[in-house]
Amino acid sequence: MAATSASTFSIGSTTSHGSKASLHSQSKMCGMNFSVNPRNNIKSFTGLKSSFLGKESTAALRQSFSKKSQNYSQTSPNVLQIQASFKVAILGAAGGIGQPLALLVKMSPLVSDLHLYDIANVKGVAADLSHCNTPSKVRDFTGNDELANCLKDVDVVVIPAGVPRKPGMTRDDLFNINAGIVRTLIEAVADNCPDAFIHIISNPVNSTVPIAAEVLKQKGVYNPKKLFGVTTLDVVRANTFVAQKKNLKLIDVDVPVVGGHAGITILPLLSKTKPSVTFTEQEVDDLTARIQNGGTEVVEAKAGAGSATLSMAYAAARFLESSLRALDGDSDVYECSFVQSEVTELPFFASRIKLGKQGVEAVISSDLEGLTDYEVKALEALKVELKGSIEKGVAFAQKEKVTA
Ligand SMILES: NC(=O)C1=CN([C@@H]2O[C@H](COP(=O)(O)OP(=O)(O)OC[C@H]3O[C@@H](n4cnc5c(N)ncnc54)[C@H](O)[C@@H]3O)[C@@H](O)[C@H]2O)C=CC1
Ligand SMILES: O=C([O-])CC(=O)C(=O)O
Repeated sequence: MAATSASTFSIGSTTSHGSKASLHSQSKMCGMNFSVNPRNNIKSFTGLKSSFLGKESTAALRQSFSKKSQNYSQTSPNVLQIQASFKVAILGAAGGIGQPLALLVKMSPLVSDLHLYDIANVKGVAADLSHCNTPSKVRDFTGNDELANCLKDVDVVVIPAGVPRKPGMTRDDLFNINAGIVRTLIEAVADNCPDAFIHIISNPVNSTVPIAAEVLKQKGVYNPKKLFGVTTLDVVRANTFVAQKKNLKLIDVDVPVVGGHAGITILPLLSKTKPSVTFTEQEVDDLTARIQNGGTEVVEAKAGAGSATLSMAYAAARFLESSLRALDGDSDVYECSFVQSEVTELPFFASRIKLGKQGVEAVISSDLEGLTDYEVKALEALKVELKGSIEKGVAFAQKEKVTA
């Protein structure tokens, strides 16, 4: 069975892990660790593994890592060398997520051009970032007049534009502001790079993704295989919290998270955790609640200064890297994402997907088979809320149609 990737971030880290198809190992350069995929020699900046294979493969990986790492050092002593030439645009790049995300993308050897767009303050971010001696070219674009240029020929557009929550708010409370922002940005995407992968981070994801789909349909360029709601942070949190609770090695843990990206619509399938672990009823309750409330935990800790930015940038970088690897021809890339789907009766649903050059290659429905009674009940309950959020997004986009 396919598995969602687990991931380690490689700056300052000495760990490495991987799968048969995507063995990653790390190589030290410029004081930072980058990963090398021995199969096709792609160096990965998050040390991503694309499927879980357990201890033996980890051991095999470590062996291959030291060899590859030496080889790599001999050929490339000090500089990160470009491995692919993808163009990436970040819309909302001067924000709390946008800035650290831009830094992580600047470190990717898969990216040749990094376009940073925002309504303000992006010039300085780009100037700052452009001094990093990694190969990608950074350009800044400010305001609507420069949006079309920002998007021309881009392969992946990542959208963290919009307002974040403050304590006491739900993600849906952001709808009134963020719905319009996403609609405007997607119109520009439709006009300028309709073939790009689109990664939507702006909340409420359960509604902004359906809005984006409607706008793309109105523009006549909707490709459901290339529109993604980014739910990677839910998987990142689930992996972290489960590893802590069960005292497992973090890099080995992989928990699929399905449904949507708000409150009870976030459903970690703990029974599908790899490696196989048993949980008491209390542990299932506690872990599910913590994963569902991970965003709120950060919003409250930040006490009015915003929501998750650093962990979100990490998660978005992981999802971006997976997309770029898929675009580059890696045939073993799996992530959870909120996409158009037929795994339930709802038109959109987050679940594990297989990524390929054309976007979603398969939606993995088997994760929803053989669920525990707890998961079945939670799944039925979440569908009601998720349906309402999807319909709200569709209604918004249909009320004020955009012109093709
Ligand atoms: N999908 C997920 O898992 C997560 C989603 N989020 C969401 O991401 C969004 C951004 O969060 P932060 O970066 O913390 O907010 P922020 O306020 O720090 O940054 C948002 C940026 O968007 C820009 N912006 C606003 N309107 C724009 C427009 N029309 N075009 C381009 N840029 C525009 C702002 O100027 C600002 O730089 C929020 O909606 C938040 O709820 C946050 C964390 C996790
Ligand atoms: O909680 C929020 O508002 C931001 C978010 O989506 C998350 O951290 O998962």
